[in-house]
Amino acid sequence: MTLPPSDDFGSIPIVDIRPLFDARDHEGALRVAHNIRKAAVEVGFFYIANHNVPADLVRAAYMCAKYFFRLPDEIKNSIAINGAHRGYVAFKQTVLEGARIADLKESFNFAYPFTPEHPEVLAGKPLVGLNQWLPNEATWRSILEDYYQHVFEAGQRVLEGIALSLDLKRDYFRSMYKHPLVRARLLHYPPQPPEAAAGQYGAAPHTDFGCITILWQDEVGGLQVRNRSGEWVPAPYIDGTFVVNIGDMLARWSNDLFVSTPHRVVNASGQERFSIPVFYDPDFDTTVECLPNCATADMPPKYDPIVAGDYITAKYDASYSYRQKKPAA
Ligand SMILES: O=C(O)CCC(=O)C(=O)O
Ligand SMILES: [Fe+2]
Repeated sequence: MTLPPSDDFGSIPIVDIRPLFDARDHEGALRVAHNIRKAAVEVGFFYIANHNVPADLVRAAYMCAKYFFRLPDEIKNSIAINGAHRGYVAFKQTVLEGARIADLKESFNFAYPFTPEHPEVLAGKPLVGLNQWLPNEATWRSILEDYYQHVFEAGQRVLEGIALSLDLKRDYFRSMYKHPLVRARLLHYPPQPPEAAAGQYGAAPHTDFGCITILWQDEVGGLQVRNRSGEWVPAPYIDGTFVVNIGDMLARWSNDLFVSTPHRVVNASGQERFSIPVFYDPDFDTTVECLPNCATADMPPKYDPIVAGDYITAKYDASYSYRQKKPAA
């Protein structure tokens, strides 16, 4: 039997981020930063505990997901995905780059609450626009908006940990999240039928596009993360936590110091599964170029500067049939 290289991972670490919520606990914050750095460099994935998003609110958002996906198709399709990628994406519309078969999932997408008069909206930037909510469902909407706001706050703390882990000022990323491309998604994976074709996934193997992703998942399980030996390591539900992972854009931003690790969802449980990823990306116009302290004499900056919104838009255009001219397979 060959053992994996000793630096390879067999599970996903848990980082208690509570010290990041106490401005006086500088020592604690540095400890968290150290743990985040280790996980971001070696695994690309970590759980966060003590994230300050109330358990009741998480539960309520889960119920909102269940409620929405049980509605008739006609109602879901009445708020079909718009050009700003907000609204309902039906089955068979998500074909991740490199996958042959569409993912077995449907989703509802919402994001930063822009108003029609916001300069970013008036400028017509891609992925920037108005959310679509079900009419006459004010409570459903307000729970999801509240969830978005709380996860946004948790994400700010995680970014503070990442900044400290790179010896940057704690608030280094804050000014880049004024009207951000932070996007939330309710996901519904029906049980994968036993006779499903090889290559049928809930979510085909992929890396996330952006900066970080903050994911809540239900207890059903099915998320798997690929280690460097090519083994699929389970990332099971752990009560009271979110799963955080590094996306392609942060890997690039960090000059590949941090890794964007492939992952997939295989829902072989026989039950339906729900999850809520929040793709935690900065303002459209953020310049993404090698972060301070990420280049060395041996490892000079590898990548040209890019605009965050352009980078993410290009990835979306490649992955969603509704954004392409040709119909989905
Ligand atoms: O549903 C999950 O657990 C993961 C979803 C995911 O990886 C994604 O939407 O990028
Ligand atoms: Fe993902």
